[in-house]
Order: sequence, then C-alpha cells, then structure tokens
Amino acid sequence: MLSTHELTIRFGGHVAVNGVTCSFEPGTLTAIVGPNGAGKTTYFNLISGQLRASAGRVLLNGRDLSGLSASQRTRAGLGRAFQLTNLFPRLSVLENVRLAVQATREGPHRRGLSLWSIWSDHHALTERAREILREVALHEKQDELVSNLPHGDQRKLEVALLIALEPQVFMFDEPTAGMNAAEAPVILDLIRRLKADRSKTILLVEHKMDVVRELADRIIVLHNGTLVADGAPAEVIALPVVQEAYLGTAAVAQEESA
Ligand SMILES: Nc1ncnc2c1ncn2[C@@H]1O[C@H](COP(=O)(O)OP(=O)(O)OP(=O)(O)O)[C@@H](O)[C@H]1O
Repeated sequence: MLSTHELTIRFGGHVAVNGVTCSFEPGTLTAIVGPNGAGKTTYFNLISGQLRASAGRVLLNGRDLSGLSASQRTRAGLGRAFQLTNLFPRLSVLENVRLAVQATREGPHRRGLSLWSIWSDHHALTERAREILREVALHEKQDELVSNLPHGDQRKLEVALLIALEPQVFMFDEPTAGMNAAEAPVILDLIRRLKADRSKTILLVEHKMDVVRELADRIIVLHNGTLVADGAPAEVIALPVVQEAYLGTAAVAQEESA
C-alpha cells in the first residue's frame, strides 16, 4: 500500500501541498481532481520524488521513501511516466523501450558473459519491448527515431516505458493530454487493462470528467493544496467544489436554484 502522511511543500510563502494524508490500496484506481493550481501535479511530484517535501512522509508497503531520490523510488516500485527529456532521442522507439526493460530486469538477466547469454538476453528483452509497443499501438513505429515522433506517439512511448518498469504503483498525469481522438482510446484501454489486474495501485490526475467518471474507483479532491474530499465517484462529483472546478459556477448556481 502507498500512503502519504502530512505531506507538505512550501514554495516561499506559498503552501502548494498542505498536510495531505491519504492511502492508496492495490486494485484501486484513484483519480486526483481539483481546480487549476490546486496542487495535483505537485502532489504527484512529491510522491515520485521529483520534489522534496518540506514536511511529511511517503510510504510504500511500510517502507519510508521520503529520503529517496526519484530513481530510487522508481526502483522501489513507484512508476511515473518518464519525462521525454530522459529518453534517448537519437535512438529508435524500440531501443528506448528495450533499454527500459533491460534496466528493470538487470538482476535476473545477469548470468555471466557467455555469448549465448548475451544473445538470448538481447532476444528476450527485444521481444518484451516489442510486446509492450504492441500494447500501446506503437509497434509500427518501432524503428523511428524518438526525436521524429509526433506528440501523441511520444505520450504513448511514455506509457510504454512506464509498463517496461513493471511498477507496483502506476502514476498517470493527464495521460491523454494532447492526443487526438484516435490516440486517446489506446491509452484508456491500457489503463482499463492495468486496472483489471487487481494487484496494481493506479493514481490518475485527469481533467476530463468523463474519463474520471468511467475509470475511477475513488476520487480525492485537492483545493489550495489541501485534501477537501475523498470518496466514491458519484458522491464526490456531486460536491460543489468539483462542480465549480469542472463545470463552472453557472452549473452550480443552476443546481442550487433547481
Ligand atoms: N516549482 C514551483 N515553484 C513555485 N511555485 C510552484 C512550483 N510548482 C508549483 N507551484 C505552484 O503550486 C501550486 C500548485 O501547482 P500544481 O501545478 O501542482 O497545480 P495543479 O493542480 O496540478 O494545476 P493544473 O490543474 O493547472 O495542472 C500553483 O500555485 C503553482 O503555481
């Protein structure tokens, strides 16, 4: 189980995430919603280690990750979509995924340096990388250079790399942002499949309410950095703070007068 305890960060005088205590169970997809600037991405950054907390703790299966770097947290099982700046733009799509698979499987694949083990490892890693690319519908572009990929494909590649890490916790920050109508369903299907594997913990920051409504088992709401609501999707979506953030104050006024 993943949990945060009184997690807080201050930027100068501004408290962007303010004492957030919350637990996330395996087999559950939790959507994190809230108005612009509420602290959703900052909360993600604190969990994944991109930002160091001013106070509070992040625990995974009882282990305190608070002092660990982002890459150490990744090795501990926290999977956050790669920033594309971390990729190798001059390598192919397949090579990038293969390297991520290799980095994940480094331990079991170290069987000494016989030519056979090098070849069979390479073969197995490449096969796994191809399989992942099929899952995100990027297999037809496996030989393209990453630097040449259009935006939607780069986002798919981020998800491919996340899968290659085989994390226990999947963190998606607006995974379909910038994708066209043909591309988004591929990623949403993939999240549905991850969800069906009841052992994974999934966190999703998402502005599209239809996506949240369909995928989330639970919704938490951040407002000015504070956790203001936590519960089943239908009851949380009905709250005025969510209605205001996503549907505009007009919708709230209409409901109130109805
Ligand atoms: N590195 C930083 N330095 C200073 N202030 C920051 C920094 N990162 C975030 N903030 C501030 O923290 C607050 C929360 O930002 P954050 O991006 O987490 O919100 P969000 O809920 O993800 O917003 P959005 O929905 O618009 O993406 C904002 O007021 C933002 O300006």
